[in-house]
Amino acid sequence: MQEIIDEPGSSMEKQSPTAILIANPTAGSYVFHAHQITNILATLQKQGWQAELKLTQASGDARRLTRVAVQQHIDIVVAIGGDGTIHEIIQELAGSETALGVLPGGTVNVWAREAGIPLDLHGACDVLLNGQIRSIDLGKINDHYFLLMVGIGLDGEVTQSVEKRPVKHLGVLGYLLVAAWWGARYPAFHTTIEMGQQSIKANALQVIIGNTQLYGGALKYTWLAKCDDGLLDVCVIRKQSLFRRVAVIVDFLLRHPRRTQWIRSGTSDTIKLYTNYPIAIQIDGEPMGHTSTNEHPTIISVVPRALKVVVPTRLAPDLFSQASH
Ligand SMILES: Nc1ncnc2c1ncn2[C@@H]1O[C@H](COP(=O)(O)OP(=O)(O)OP(=O)(O)O)[C@@H](O)[C@H]1O
Repeated sequence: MQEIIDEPGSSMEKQSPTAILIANPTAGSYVFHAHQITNILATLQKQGWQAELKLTQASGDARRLTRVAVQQHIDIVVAIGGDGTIHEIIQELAGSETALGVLPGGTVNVWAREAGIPLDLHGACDVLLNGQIRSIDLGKINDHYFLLMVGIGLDGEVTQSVEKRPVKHLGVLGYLLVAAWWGARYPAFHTTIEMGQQSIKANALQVIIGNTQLYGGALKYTWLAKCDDGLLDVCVIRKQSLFRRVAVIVDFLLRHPRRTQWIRSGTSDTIKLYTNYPIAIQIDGEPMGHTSTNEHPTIISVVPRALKVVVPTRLAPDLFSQASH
């Protein structure tokens, strides 16, 4: 990496960063890229990086490897995989000085798309070498950090259903099939959401709490979210008839101005969400249990500037509140 820039106005040079590349060989597009990864490792080493490659053998390995990397004060952990692999890694990077780099090897690669990291590995490698380091916020729910978003309701149910079924092996198609099945029959749930002074009461199909904007690679429910503003953006999709559920998706896919009619929204650094019975949750696309019930809210909060990330020098427009250098 030629230049590492953190807070606006401060910069430092590091000629030979230490790095661990953690590859998830089961992630969506890994098999198509496997042959390039040794070349990329060699490129990084030629540029002075003290880098080594580790392959995960099971879910949870990426997190364990990252924990060790943080203890060893490694400069950068590079995730070679998708958002699930990144999700494991950020659990240990949160609050540390070790930065997250990404070589996209997942199915959808939401963070890479959002941050403007090229999906081709050589382009992504160029970002590692010539990019910048920024501090961004993380969200937190219970003891789990999230980089992208938390979904409560319909998508939580979809994620949890896919996890238990063979359709998981169909990748995006599997998700779409299960989403269509649940989308046609998911009942609304009553929720009260407290966000500082503001409160929303709604019969909701879905609540999305976003640290970032992009959802599933195509939609933007939290299209005003900034990843470094110390706030989370809330989008509540209100109960709709079957016909209107389709209209909601179409309006969000087209990013049509009328999409605001289907939702209630707000922003806050801490969100208290009340439901009468347990509602399924997904976090960065991974299943994560259910909401608390009755008087006990599920609390979702922001942890400002908790994660260092390697991103292109030309920052993704709209995602950062602080201007590019
Ligand atoms: N060696 C492994 N064997 C089985 N599962 C693994 C292994 N390494 C990581 N995992 C798990 O694989 C899951 C999917 O990984 P990941 O999200 O990176 O790929 P993806 O689903 O193809 O990509 P995306 O989320 O971008 O669509 C994650 O939950 C991760 O914990």
